[in-house]
Amino acid sequence: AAADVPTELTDGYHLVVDALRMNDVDTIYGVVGIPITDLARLAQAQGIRYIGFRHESNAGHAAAIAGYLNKKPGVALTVSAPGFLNGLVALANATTNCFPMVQISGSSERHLVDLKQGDYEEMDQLAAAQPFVKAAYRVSRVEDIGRGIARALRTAISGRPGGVYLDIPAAVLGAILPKAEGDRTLSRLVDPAPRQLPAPEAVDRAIELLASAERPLVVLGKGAAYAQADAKVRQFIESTGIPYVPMSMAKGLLPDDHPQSAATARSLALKKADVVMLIGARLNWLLGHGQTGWNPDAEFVQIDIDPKEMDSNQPIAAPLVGDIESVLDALAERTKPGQITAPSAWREELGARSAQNVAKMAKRLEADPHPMQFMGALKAVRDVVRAHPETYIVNEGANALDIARNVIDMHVPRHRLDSGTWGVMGIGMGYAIAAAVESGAPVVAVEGDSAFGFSGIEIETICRYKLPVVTVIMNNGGVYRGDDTNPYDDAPAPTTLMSAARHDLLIEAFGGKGYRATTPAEVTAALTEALASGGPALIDCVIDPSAGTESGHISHLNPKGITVGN
Ligand SMILES: Cc1ncc(Cn2c(C)c(CCOP(=O)(O)OP(=O)(O)O)sc2=O)c(N)n1
Ligand SMILES: [Mg+2]
Repeated sequence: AAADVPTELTDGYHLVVDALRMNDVDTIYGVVGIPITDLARLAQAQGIRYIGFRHESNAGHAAAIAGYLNKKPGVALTVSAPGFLNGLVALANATTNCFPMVQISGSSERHLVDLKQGDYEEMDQLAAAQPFVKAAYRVSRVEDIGRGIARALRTAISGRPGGVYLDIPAAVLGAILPKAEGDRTLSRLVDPAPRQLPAPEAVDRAIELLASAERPLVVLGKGAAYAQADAKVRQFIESTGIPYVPMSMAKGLLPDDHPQSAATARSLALKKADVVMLIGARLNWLLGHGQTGWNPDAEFVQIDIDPKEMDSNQPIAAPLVGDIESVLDALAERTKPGQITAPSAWREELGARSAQNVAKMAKRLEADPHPMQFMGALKAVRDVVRAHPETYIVNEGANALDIARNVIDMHVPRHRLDSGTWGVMGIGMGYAIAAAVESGAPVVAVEGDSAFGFSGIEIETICRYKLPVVTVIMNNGGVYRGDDTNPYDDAPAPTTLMSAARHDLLIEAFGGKGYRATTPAEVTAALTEALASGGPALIDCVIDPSAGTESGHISHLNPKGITVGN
C-alpha cells in the first residue's frame, strides 16, 4: 500500500547541487573541508566540474574572472570562518571590478554562534561579509536553499555585476526532507540580467554633445569588454571616427594597432579632448578622477548601468543609464548618418603623436642590454604571443604590470586579465587557472616575482589539472626592485627578495617544465617551446635587480612624509 512505499529523500547538499545545475552553473572553484567536502564530491558526481585549490583566495579569484569571461556568475566554495575569510579578498575584488561571482560558504551552528558558545570555526560570517560585497544572504532552512541560490545568482549578474556571499550553515546542508517536497523549492532564473534601455531624450542629449565636439574622445573600460557587444562597440567607434583610449582590460576590444587607437597618445588625448565618452569606464583613480591630466573644460558623456555612478567624480553632461549594448543600439538608431564625425584635424594630431611615441618605444625595445631588462624580456613575450592571438595574458606586479601593459599589445577582446581597478596582487594563478579551465586556450601569466609569491603554490593546481598555463616571472629580485640595501644590519631590505631564487625548480617539484632565461633570446626559445608543449611551464626571467621604479608608474601615490629612504 502507498503507506509503506519508502518516500524518496533528499538533503541540503543535493538541493544546493540541483539548484546550481538548474541555473547552468557548470564549474565550482574551491577548497574543501568541514562542512562542504561532501558538497564538492556531490557536485563532481552530478557533472559539475570541481577545481580544487590550495588557498581560497585563489579559488575566489578564479570564480571572479570566470564570471567576467562568461558573463554569468562564477562560483567559489569555502569552508567556515578562516576559509570563508580567505575568500573575502577575492569577493571584494570581484565587487570592486564588477565581476559576477557567488561565494558559497559553509558556516557553523547558528545557536552556538549567536550565543558565542565557542563552536568549531565560530564566526558570524554573514555580518563579516556585508561591508565587502554587493549583497550577502544566509539560508537558515533547507527549504530555502533553492531561493537562496537563485537570489544570489541573480543579484551577482543583474545591474552592476558584483560579488555575492551566500551563507549555508552545516545543519542546513545536512537536513533531510522528502525529495518531492525539496524539488518544489527549486527554480530556474528567468532573464537574470535584464536589458536596461536608456531614455530616448538621454540618447538625443548625448548625440547633440558628441556631434558638437571639436576633439571627441572615447574611453573604453572593462565594462565595454564585459558587455560582449564587440561588433557594436567597433561599429560605433568606426562609424563616428572618434579616437579611443582602452583601459587595460579593454585592450583588444579593438586591436591595439587600430588606426583610431590613441593609447600611445593618451596624455595628449586627455589634455585636449573637449567631449569625452566613457563606455563601461569609471572616472576613478585610474583616470585621475577626471581631474589630473584632463582638459579642465572637458564635458563628459557616460554610459553606465548604475545611475549612481554619474557625477561620482565629475559632472556628467550627458548621462546614459543602461546596459552598454542597449545604449549602443539606441545611439545607432537615433543618430542621423554623418551627424557624429570626429574632425580629421584632431585625428591627425593624435595620429602624429602616436607615431612619435611608437617610434620612441620601438627604439627602447630594440636595445638589448645585459643584464636583461623588463623591455627585452617583455618584447620577447610579445613577439611569441603575437603568433598565438588566442592566448590569454594574465598580468600582475608593479613594473611587471605597467611595462607589460604597454609592451604586449592585444588583438582580441577579454584576453588581458590583470590587477584591474583595485591594483590587487595575488590574482595571477587564480585568473590563469580559470581562463584555461573556462576556455581551453593557452594562458601566459606575466608575473612580478613578488606578485607571483601571493599565489605561487597554485602551480601545483596547474600541474594537477595539466593546464596549458605558462607562468613567466620577471625576477628582478624584489618588490619593485631588487637592489635596495639595509644599512643598519644584515637583514634584507624590506623590498628585497632573492634574485637568485630558482622559481623554475619550483614547477619541477610538481612535474611541470621549468626554464631559466637570462637573455631575450632565451625567453623567446623557452616560451615558444612551452606554448608548443600545451602543458604547465614556468619561465624564470632573470632581470637586472636595479631595473624598475618603486611602485612602477604609480609611485606618486606613496605619501611623502619625512622619508627614511637611503
Ligand atoms: C594584496 C596586495 N599586497 C601588497 C600590495 C602592494 N604591491 C606589491 C607587493 C607589489 C609587488 C611588486 O613587486 P613585483 O616583483 O611583483 O613587481 P616588480 O618588481 O616588477 O615591480 S605591487 C603592489 O602594489 C598589493 N597591491 N596587493
Ligand atoms: Mg619584482
